[in-house]
Amino acid sequence: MSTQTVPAPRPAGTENDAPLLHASGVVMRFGGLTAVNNVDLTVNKGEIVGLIGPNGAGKTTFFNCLTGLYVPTEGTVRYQGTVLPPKPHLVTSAGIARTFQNIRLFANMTVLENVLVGRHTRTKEGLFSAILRGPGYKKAEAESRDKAMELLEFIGLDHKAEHLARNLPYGEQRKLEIARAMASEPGLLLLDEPTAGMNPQETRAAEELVFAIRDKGIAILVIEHDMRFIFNLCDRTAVLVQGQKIVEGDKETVQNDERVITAYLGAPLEGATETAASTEADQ
Ligand SMILES: Nc1ncnc2c1ncn2[C@@H]1O[C@H](COP(=O)(O)OP(=O)(O)OP(=O)(O)O)[C@@H](O)[C@H]1O
Repeated sequence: MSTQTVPAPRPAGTENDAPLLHASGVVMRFGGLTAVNNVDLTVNKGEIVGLIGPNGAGKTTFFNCLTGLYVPTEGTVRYQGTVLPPKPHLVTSAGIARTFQNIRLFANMTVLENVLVGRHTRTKEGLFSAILRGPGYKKAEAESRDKAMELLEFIGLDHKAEHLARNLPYGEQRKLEIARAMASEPGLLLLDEPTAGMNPQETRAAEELVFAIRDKGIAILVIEHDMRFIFNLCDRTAVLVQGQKIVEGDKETVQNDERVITAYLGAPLEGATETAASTEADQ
């Protein structure tokens, strides 16, 4: 992986002290089900923030609200102080990129082509120019290829640039998804279970990759079930349970919070603790 330092990708608004991401009062209802219930969350420049919670807690739904896939029933999402329109391509242009829980690569395209697809929000050449393949288009295309190759080098896949995405091992497909998201030059990257299905070695490598991305000036919001990954990486972690944020803080705050322990272990039945204690005393 290249350790070269690249300036933060989105200098616009750097004088602004507003958080990079500021979600406030986000509610998402599906009929009678409130999947996300009045959630506030901020991510500041340079931060890695974790979002955890049991299955069905609303984590992916919240990501979908942040990235314009869903229009929240209530609430606002601001990026660098500006309210984001709930349209995925506009959110990407504004500076937020994401990966998905289930890999969404173009299986029959090459590794390089997959990254090039991710650059489309950053290329200015229009359809007319593309059809004519004029000098402007050729220059933009060459620049895009160079940037895409830099990204592949960064994630360690440059030697496989011409391989078909579907032929990559699983862990490398996940890395390629991250490279494709980074191709849009985001200021904030949202990762939805980046280590799902990875072996422990791949998971540790993914941790290094996330730190390296942060060191490039990209803030990260990550959903994960692997607690070791979360607590190794995150400056702050928010916990969602049944759509509500119940706790947010550093590793110790989250790990020691009774509500988090209960949410993960399951609430004891009423009187169960007492019964267990008296059973032990009886023995
Ligand atoms: N499009 C939808 N229509 C109806 N209900 C939905 C929709 N998307 C999600 N839900 C429901 O919203 C709730 C939250 O789901 P979500 O996938 O956001 O949880 P999650 O925390 O990401 O879970 P997991 O960790 O298992 O991925 C669930 O009850 C789910 O069934």
